Amino acid sequence: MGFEEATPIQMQAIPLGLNNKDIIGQAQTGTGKTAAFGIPLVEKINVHDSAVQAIVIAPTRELAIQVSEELYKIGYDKRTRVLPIYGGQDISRQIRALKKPPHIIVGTPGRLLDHIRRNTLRLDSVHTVVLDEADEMLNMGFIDDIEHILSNIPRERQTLLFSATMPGPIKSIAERFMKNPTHVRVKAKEVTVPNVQQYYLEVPEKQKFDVLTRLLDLQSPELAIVFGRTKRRVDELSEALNVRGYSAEGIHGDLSQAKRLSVLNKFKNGAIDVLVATDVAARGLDISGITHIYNFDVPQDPESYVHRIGRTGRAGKSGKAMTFITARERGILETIEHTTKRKMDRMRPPTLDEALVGKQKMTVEKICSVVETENLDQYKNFAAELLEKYDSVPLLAAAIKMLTKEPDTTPVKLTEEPPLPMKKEKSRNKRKLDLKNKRVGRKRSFHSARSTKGSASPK
Ligand SMILES: Nc1ncnc2c1ncn2[C@@H]1O[C@H](COP(=O)(O)OP(=O)(O)OP(=O)(O)O)[C@@H](O)[C@H]1O
Ligand SMILES: [Mg+2]
Repeated sequence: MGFEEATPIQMQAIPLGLNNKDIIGQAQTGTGKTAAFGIPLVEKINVHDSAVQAIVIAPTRELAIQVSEELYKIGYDKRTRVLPIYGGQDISRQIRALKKPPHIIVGTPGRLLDHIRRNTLRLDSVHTVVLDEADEMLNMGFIDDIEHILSNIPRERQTLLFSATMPGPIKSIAERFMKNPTHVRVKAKEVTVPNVQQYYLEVPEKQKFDVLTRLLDLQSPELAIVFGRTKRRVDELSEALNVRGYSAEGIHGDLSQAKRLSVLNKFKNGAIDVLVATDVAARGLDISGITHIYNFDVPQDPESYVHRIGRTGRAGKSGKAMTFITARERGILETIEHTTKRKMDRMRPPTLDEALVGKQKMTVEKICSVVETENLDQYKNFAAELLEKYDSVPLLAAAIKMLTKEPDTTPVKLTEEPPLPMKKEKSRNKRKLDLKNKRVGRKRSFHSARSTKGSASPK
């Protein structure tokens, strides 16, 4: 796979994994947690036994697919059979595939349960269970499903939990399902990776979109993700970006699975530059070339922040994350900074002129690369003629002007999102939330209603 040395989490977790220890593995985003559980997992598979021996559970369909691809690569030489099983895919096809049991299944909770109930998935030979994005999997939305799945897996098993974040209350829930787990924690001062530069911009709700497009013009990301709070927000934002001439598409849980996958593939291939997403794309996705993350709406909780910005700055690369907050959301910024133990730098929203300069720089870069790399012989006669008539500076300025796509200010329509509830609103919601927390023992620093989260649910 081209890896030269193990990452710190791999160095610590692989030997424990091979020793059949239960592990809670916590390390920053993009530091190779998949192989940290994947390598010992594959090592323990007996390829001569045609039975499902390991289950990996992931919170979203796209992540299940990605993890299964990575495990397939790790187990390739050993001929390990790996099958992803997720909602939105034809179930009869999955049932047929399960007739010849794969060694490892990577699935989303709902669809796994579906197969368990239909008796199309036998788990009695399973010796290893992994919860990728474990804190998300043991959160309110998934806990019942996970408990149900685990109750169908032999008790004599190894349980591995991995995530970049592991809030204390969730860790306590996790320990209920494990035997003497070792908490492997890579010693990092900060929860987020140091190679992601983090900024916040204070922007009134009504100006957010203009600020976003100016930033896109100024920073000209290779690939960028814009995170919005709700599905409607994502739809409106991607439409508005297209109106202004950006190649953007949205991804969220209400789209068909075929559409979700095609949007993600277009983004990976660079056919679109901007992916607009709910938190469905916040966790685990490993796409190279993502240089910029824009939190158009401030994340609902600090964990979501950590994972969203972790889509850039992976495997040692660098990245930038910009988080928009309205004046009323300042408290949320502090909560995030408190959790990540890192201050974000304040960034002043760029002006229209600065956006124009950004666009001009892009043109200049293109001209330079053409001068350096292309054969211009057929163009030189005209160039010489023009230079007899005009000075070189106005001539080049005209060419730059014509090649520069000036910032577009076409008005767009976005439905306003109310600021995230804090303080007063919080106490109003508190009782409801407390009841939920009691059930799962989860304390949140501020309210997060799953229904508005854009839903990371695979269902
Ligand atoms: N030892 C290694 N050397 C170099 N690259 C590696 C190594 N291990 C993993 N990688 C690569 O690093 C990238 C990030 O890995 P991975 O997706 O497993 O991160 P992660 O820790 O699970 O992140 P997240 O918390 O976002 O899920 C992948 O492209 C992976 O192939
Ligand atoms: Mg991961």
